[in-house]
Amino acid sequence: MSLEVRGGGVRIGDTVVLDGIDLTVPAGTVTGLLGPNGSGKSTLLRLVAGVGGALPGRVTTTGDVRWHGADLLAMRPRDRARRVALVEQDARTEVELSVRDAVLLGRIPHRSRWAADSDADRTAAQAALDAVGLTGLADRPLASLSGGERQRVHLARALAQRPELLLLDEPTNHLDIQAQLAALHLVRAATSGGTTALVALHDLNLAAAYCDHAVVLAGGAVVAAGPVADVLVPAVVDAVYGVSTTLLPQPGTDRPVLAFRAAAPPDLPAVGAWGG
Ligand SMILES: Nc1ncnc2c1ncn2[C@@H]1O[C@H](COP(=O)(O)OP(=O)(O)OP(=O)(O)O)[C@@H](O)[C@H]1O
Repeated sequence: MSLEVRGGGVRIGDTVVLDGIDLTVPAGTVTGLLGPNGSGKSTLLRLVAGVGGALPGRVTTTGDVRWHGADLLAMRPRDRARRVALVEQDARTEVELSVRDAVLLGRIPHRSRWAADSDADRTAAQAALDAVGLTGLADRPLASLSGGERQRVHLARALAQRPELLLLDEPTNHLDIQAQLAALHLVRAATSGGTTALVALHDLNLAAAYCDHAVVLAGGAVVAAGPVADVLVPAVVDAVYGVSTTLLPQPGTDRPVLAFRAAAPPDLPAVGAWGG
């Protein structure tokens, strides 16, 4: 029981963005999707969500994406949306919506066509608004929210969808530190309720603190995968990010903190070269 990607590939025009992606995300885990800028994290999330072909440009996708053995990419979009929620980086909507209506959008896959919101939909939306701490802003226009507040709305919409598989692209973007921890705590809580989460993250310390497993991409390929304690080690992090990493113990938890230094600091300019 898991998400399985076999031979996943995306080519945009002449550029190979993802190639030969094989990965397994065990059911009920929070799995971090890590890797430097441009390594293919967002593209992989879109491929898994079945919207890989909707990128701008001439896109070719290949590979097999299975959720509990069922072919996700062959599913009708509505059936897929009952199982899978994707929150993209800096997700925007052009439509004038209140915060509550934006969260209620997450219920659409569960409703019969043209049906109005049910009590169950409104209850799920309210629970999601409460969970992300946005109840006080429920009637505000979405467009009037700050970046961090909007980010919480998108997370609430995905939670209201009650997906089996939650795909999040940088869900802590724009969030202050307390809100970052709260957002990942919510993702963990969702997995306790049976959801599986694949979460693209730049902050390796958040990954170390909240993920069970990690998959590391570099140059559009998987370069490491497994339990987070095996993946977030200096040998892997240093090679992938070109830094020098030290693992430090953190009181009260068996999860370490990662400290980074530039691997090769640039030479200081010669005396006098600063114009003195
Ligand atoms: N429409 C496109 N046309 C051409 N190249 C693209 C297109 N979309 C993405 N790419 C390229 O694909 C590569 C992977 O992009 P992607 O957004 O998946 O990376 P990422 O790991 O999510 O990056 P970041 O951490 O910076 O968000 C990048 O080099 C990007 O420039």
